[in-house]
Amino acid sequence: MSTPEASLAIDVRGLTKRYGQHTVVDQIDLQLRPGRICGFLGPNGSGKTTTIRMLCGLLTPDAGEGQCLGLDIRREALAIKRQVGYMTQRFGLYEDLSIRENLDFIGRLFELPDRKRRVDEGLERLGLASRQRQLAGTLSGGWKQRLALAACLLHAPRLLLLDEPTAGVDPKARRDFWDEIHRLAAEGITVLVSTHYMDEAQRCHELVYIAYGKLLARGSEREIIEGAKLSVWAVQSDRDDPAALAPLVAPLKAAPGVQSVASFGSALHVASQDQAALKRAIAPFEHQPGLRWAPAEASLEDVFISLISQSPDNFGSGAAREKA
Ligand SMILES: Nc1ncnc2c1ncn2[C@@H]1O[C@H](COP(=O)(O)OP(=O)(O)OP(=O)(O)O)[C@@H](O)[C@H]1O
Repeated sequence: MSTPEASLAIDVRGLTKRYGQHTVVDQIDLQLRPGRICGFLGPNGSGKTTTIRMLCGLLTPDAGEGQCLGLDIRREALAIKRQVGYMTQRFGLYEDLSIRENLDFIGRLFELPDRKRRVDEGLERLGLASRQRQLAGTLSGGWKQRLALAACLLHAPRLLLLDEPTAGVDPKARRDFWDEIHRLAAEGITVLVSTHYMDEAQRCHELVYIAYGKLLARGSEREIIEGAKLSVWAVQSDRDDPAALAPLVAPLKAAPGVQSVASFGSALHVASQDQAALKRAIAPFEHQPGLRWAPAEASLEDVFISLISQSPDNFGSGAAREKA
């Protein structure tokens, strides 16, 4: 009888990668059920790309084990690559080939039977048919991204690993992209997608947040926010003048117990897990004329910023990072 674990699309434990002295991915556990969309978040250099590359067999872990699509990430890397669609951060297709020629080339690489039909379907699915003769190098960012997604779907993968697929793409193209990701998930395709955009994180079924190679939070948006137990106060200027808030930033950041101070539109959010410390931190400014203070709901961004502020930088001295 198959166990629930056997049906996981991703099931890895203790995944670790070192470069010289630095452990850039440190004991990451990741489990993901089929048809789920998991957002992979974390600051620059936190190890997202490295993790993704270990999952699809492009990098060998220094420690850790597990399976992707039921295949062993160490012994069956080639078989994993055949069933995974990996979209890299940089556009990796041929700029001097047309959209159709690029897809046809990918089809040859995978030795796909019925290549023409698959290319036609890919063009149709991503709305690329009308531009199929256009050279990839002349496409805008949003169209390049569509082509890259069509290319990584051509061999009908069961798992998509998407590394910042929407970086630099306009909001309309990003929305179309996410609609397509949800259609794919509804068809049973599993998606792990790294992003720096909070609105995209909110479109995922579940989230994983890493910093300096370590997994700091995992769960749905609600679970992560509730789990952080963060208290937040928001301050705004009566005259909607952001300059009035600027002098508060440094002293609030320096106040004991404060984990994050961040601008949200015209408001400044001050967050801490320690309610009493937070009250003490804002007390000197609470009755300052021209300022309005109110308790606020913690957002994902508040939580992520405060998580980083508590996380040691494994590339630094090991001391806690400067407060966000
Ligand atoms: N081949 C390599 N040799 C040495 N260090 C590397 C190598 N590849 C990655 N690193 C380092 O590993 C760390 C993690 O990099 P990685 O690209 O996985 O982070 P990331 O979370 O994907 O970052 P970003 O959000 O900027 O894309 C970084 O500090 C990076 O400099």
